[in-house]
Order: sequence, then structure tokens, then C-alpha cells
Amino acid sequence: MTQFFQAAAMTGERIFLYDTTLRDGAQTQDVDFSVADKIAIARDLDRLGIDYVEGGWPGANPTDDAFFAQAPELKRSTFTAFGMTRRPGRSAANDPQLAALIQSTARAVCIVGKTWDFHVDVALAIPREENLELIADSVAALKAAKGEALFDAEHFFDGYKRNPAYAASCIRAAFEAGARWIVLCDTNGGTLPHEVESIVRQVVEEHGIPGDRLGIHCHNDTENAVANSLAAVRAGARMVQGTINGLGERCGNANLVSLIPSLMLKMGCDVGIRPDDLPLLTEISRKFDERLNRAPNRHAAYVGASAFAHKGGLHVSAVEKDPSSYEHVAPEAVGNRRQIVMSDQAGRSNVIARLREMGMAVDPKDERLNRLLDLVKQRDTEGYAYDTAEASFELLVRRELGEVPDYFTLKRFHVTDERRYNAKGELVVESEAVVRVRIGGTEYHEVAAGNGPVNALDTAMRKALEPRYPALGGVKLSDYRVRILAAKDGTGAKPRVLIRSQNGDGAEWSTLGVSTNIIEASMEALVDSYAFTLFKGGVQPRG
Ligand SMILES: CC(=O)SCCNC(=O)CCNC(=O)[C@H](O)C(C)(C)COP(=O)(O)OP(=O)(O)OC[C@H]1O[C@@H](n2cnc3c(N)ncnc32)[C@H](O)[C@@H]1OP(=O)(O)O
Ligand SMILES: CC(=O)C(=O)O
Repeated sequence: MTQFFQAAAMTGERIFLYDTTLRDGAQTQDVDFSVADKIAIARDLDRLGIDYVEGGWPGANPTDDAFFAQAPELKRSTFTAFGMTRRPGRSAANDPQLAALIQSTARAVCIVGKTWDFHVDVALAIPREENLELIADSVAALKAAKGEALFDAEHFFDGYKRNPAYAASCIRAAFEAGARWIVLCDTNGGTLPHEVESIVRQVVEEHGIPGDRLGIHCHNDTENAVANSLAAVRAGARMVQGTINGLGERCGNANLVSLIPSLMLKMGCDVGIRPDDLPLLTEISRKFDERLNRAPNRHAAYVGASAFAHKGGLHVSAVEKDPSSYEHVAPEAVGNRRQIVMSDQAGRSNVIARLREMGMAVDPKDERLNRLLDLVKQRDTEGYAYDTAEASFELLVRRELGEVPDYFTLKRFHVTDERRYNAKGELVVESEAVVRVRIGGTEYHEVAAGNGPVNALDTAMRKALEPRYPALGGVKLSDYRVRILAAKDGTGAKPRVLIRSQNGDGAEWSTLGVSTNIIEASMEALVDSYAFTLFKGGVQPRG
């Protein structure tokens, strides 16, 4: 019987979600959103059903000004602007920064204000009473102008630990001025879950701010931003702020991509996202990383490619009987998928599962399974990591079972590289490859130049193969990665080359090669890629 966690406590409790990817996420080092990025990300958050999308800070920089000027129309999310309380010495009506917030296209405005006495004394250098006026005036002005004002209580937990009465008086000022949400911020990210839970409980029970007016905004400096947010919800907070993939200042913010399924699937909360839309999470998380030009984290909770990848033989054996034996939720619930990994950690169950994925039904008692398992383990010790090269794995298996026709044989190859200055004094780097390939009964000898050795080899191979196998024409290399297997061997180390190929229909597959010679390893991966294309295309070998 399946043992997936059944949501128990808090069933049906409405928790509001507030995304600050476009504001706090934009404060991540190395992240620089364009207006087009912001529009696309806001649309994805709206599609998912996030309650509030904080677009940025109107008046702070040209990108945010341009974005607010052409803000996307959101169907489900409240488009929100961010800013700060009025400056000391100015009235709310005469503060240009508040004016920009009021004039913005946002439907709600969230302002940050000080709640730690130390910051009031040092950063603002004003009397503590005056800070309370800054908060109250600003919230009241925004509420009057926009209808909905939110207050981010900066450094609330640090402030509360040092001076609870003052921190509480700051949030009380915002509450009484009409803030819809008072958001308790762990700005420096140093608070631990038991402290968050206890302080939020005190705010509700001792300081009279109801949970349905309280939000939480956590930073990840102790890797507890998600845990802290869940602790705040347990203590009564009913709004959670966070970002896609945990982007944000320094170590980031609470990661909404892990928070959302934990709230929905484990704590039974209603976060305003339809269960049918929860599978969008994996797509949105990965698309977001692609947009930032960084590889999605394979090990990310819920949505990483490895989040439901089973490698250990004992795990796979049990997963084959019931996936809940080694999975805390069903991968499909969040748009992810199960993966069975082949390696030296595998058992017969891994092989059977992978063969099934390849469309091959085998009798679990088939003796050939042991032979295949020994072969995979032997190759793994030589450096062939098949867990990321599914096409080379399929060829290995099918060759072993005698199913792959003899399309061609690479008899020999030769590459020369040249680095020289031409007559104009320009640096020229060129490669030339010579290949000898047997196809049927005939040997072909081809020569090609390239801008590097792999390009020259690929071109020479295609000159020999494509006239006989036109199906290879639409295939191109889409990624090429090299990894040294034992760094201690320095330049004598064995590299593993992983090649990703793509055909005209957008289908992709990975092949690998391993050798102390990087060119030989590349050639092995290329040859597998050609053979896989022909085999999967059902091409008949040329006589
Ligand atoms: C915790 C957070 O993440 S809050 C969000 C932080 N995000 C950002 O800072 C990114 C966007 N910020 C900016 O583009 C700029 O800082 C601006 C446009 C907002 C302000 O720029 P500047 O006018 O040049 O001021 P600067 O950034 O140097 O300093 C901020 C000023 O605001 C004051 N200030 C800080 N917080 C508050 C507050 N809550 N209420 C009123 N004033 C404040 C500071 O004391 C400082 O005043 P000072 O210049 O008299 O010392
Ligand atoms: C407001 C905010 O981003 C913080 O206090 O961390």
C-alpha cells in the first residue's frame, strides 16, 4: 500500500503567497533582469497563481521604471510595488519616493521600515518616536491612495530579541495605520526556526496582531529560510514571502519552489494554487534558471532532475515494488519524474527498470541480466558514468544483446592542429582531420578542416557517413562537456566527454566517451551519437 505522506494538520487553512523575485531576487549578486525578463517571470508567477507579485521599486532605477510603465496585465496576482517609508524631515505628501509608489501602475504597495532600535539610532539617526511616525504616516498615505498597503518590518526578529517593546510598537504603528499585512522580516537571516516560531506566537498572543494580518520574509543565511517560514506559519502567520529558486540578497530568500509543495502537500494549506497547477513548478523553476543562463540545480528539492532519481540497488528494488518506499511525494504532483540511474551502485532491479524505460520487457530471471549488470559495473570503474548518458547506455545494452546493426566501423583517424600568424600578422588556429571509415564492404577516406579538432573530426566523419546515411544530416551537437576523472593525475588524467546532440525535431540525447586522450574520448562520444541516430531512426545498414 502506498505510503505517501498524507496532509494532516491545518487542512484548508488559507496561506497567501507573495513573490519578491523581481525585487529581492534582483538584489542577488550576478543577477540583472531586463524588462523582458521581468515581464516573462511575472506572467509565469501569475499562471501559477501566486497572490502577490512584487515587481520592483519604481523610481529606484530605469529598468524598474520601464517595467512599471509597461507592466503586464496579471489575471490572478496582485501586482505590487516596493519602496520605503518617507524620509525624515518630509511629510508623506511631499516625499518623492512615496509619490512614485502612488503614481505607479501597481495595485498594492509594500514599504519597508525600521523596527530594530539599533537601526533607528545608527542608520536613520532619528529619535525612536519619529520612526513610529514615519511608519504610520507612510502606511496611511499609501492605504488612502492605493487601497492596499503592506509593511515589511525590517530586522524584526533581531530587533525583537534586543528590544521587544520597541519592535512591537513599530509593527503596531503599521497595523493601526491600516496595513493589510505586517510582514516580519528576518533581514540578516540569522534567526533559527524555534526562535521564529516562538516570536511569531508572541506577536499574535501578546501583542495582539492577528495571524491573518501577519506575513513572514526570511533570508537564507543559516540555510533555514524555508524552515523559518514554515515555523512562522505553524505559529499563525498567514502570508509567506519568497522567491523562485531562493534568489535574493546574499544567500537568498526562502525558496517558494520548495515552500509551496510543503505547504500544500504536507501541511494541507490552501495557498491559492490549484492542485492541477502545482506541476507547473518544475517547468517554471527550470525555465527560470535557463533565463538566468545557469544550469538548473539537479539536487533541488521537489523539482531537481535528481529529486526522484534512484541509484542504490536496494532503493530501486523497493521502488519497483512501490515508489513510496523511497519517495516522500509522487514526482508527478510537482511536475517532476522518476528516474532509475545505472552505475556501480546498481542491482538487477536497476537494469530491469531501465530496460523497461527503453521499451524492452525482460524476464527477471533472464541470465543475461547478470551479464549486463557486470558489464555496466566494469565500465563504471573505467569512468563510463551512464547515469547522464542514456543513449550510450542504450547502445551498450543493445549491442550486448546483438540488436545494433553494423552501420559503419571507424578504422582510423588522424588530427593535426596548427597555431600560426598569417601574412597580415593575425593569429590563425586551425585543425585538420583525416578519417578512414568502412561502410559495408567499402572503405572511405575523407579529409576536413575545422575551427578545432572536434569540429574537424565531426566534419570529416559526416563527409564519409552522410552520403550513405542522409538521416545524420539534421543532427547537431548542442552541448559538449569535459570532466577530468582523477584531478591528482594533472594533465595525464583521464577525461570523460559528454556530448549532447539534437535532431531537427528538437529531440535530444547524450552520449559519452572516456580515454586518456581527449580527442579519442570525443570521437567515441560522436560515434555513439551517429549510431544512436541511425538505430532510433530504424535506418537499415548499407551493404
Ligand atoms: C532589507 C531590504 O532588502 S530593503 C530593500 C533594499 N533594496 C535596495 O536598496 C535596492 C534599491 N535601492 C536604491 O536604488 C537606492 O538605495 C535608493 C534609490 C532607494 C536610495 O538611494 P539614495 O537616495 O542614493 O540613498 P542610499 O541608498 O545611499 O541610502 C538610503 C537612505 O535611505 C535611508 N533609509 C533607509 N531605510 C529607510 C527607511 N525604511 N525609511 C526612510 N529612510 C530610510 C537611509 O538612512 C539613507 O539615508 P541617508 O542618505 O540620509 O544616509
Ligand atoms: C524587506 C526585506 O527585504 C528584508 O527585510 O529582508
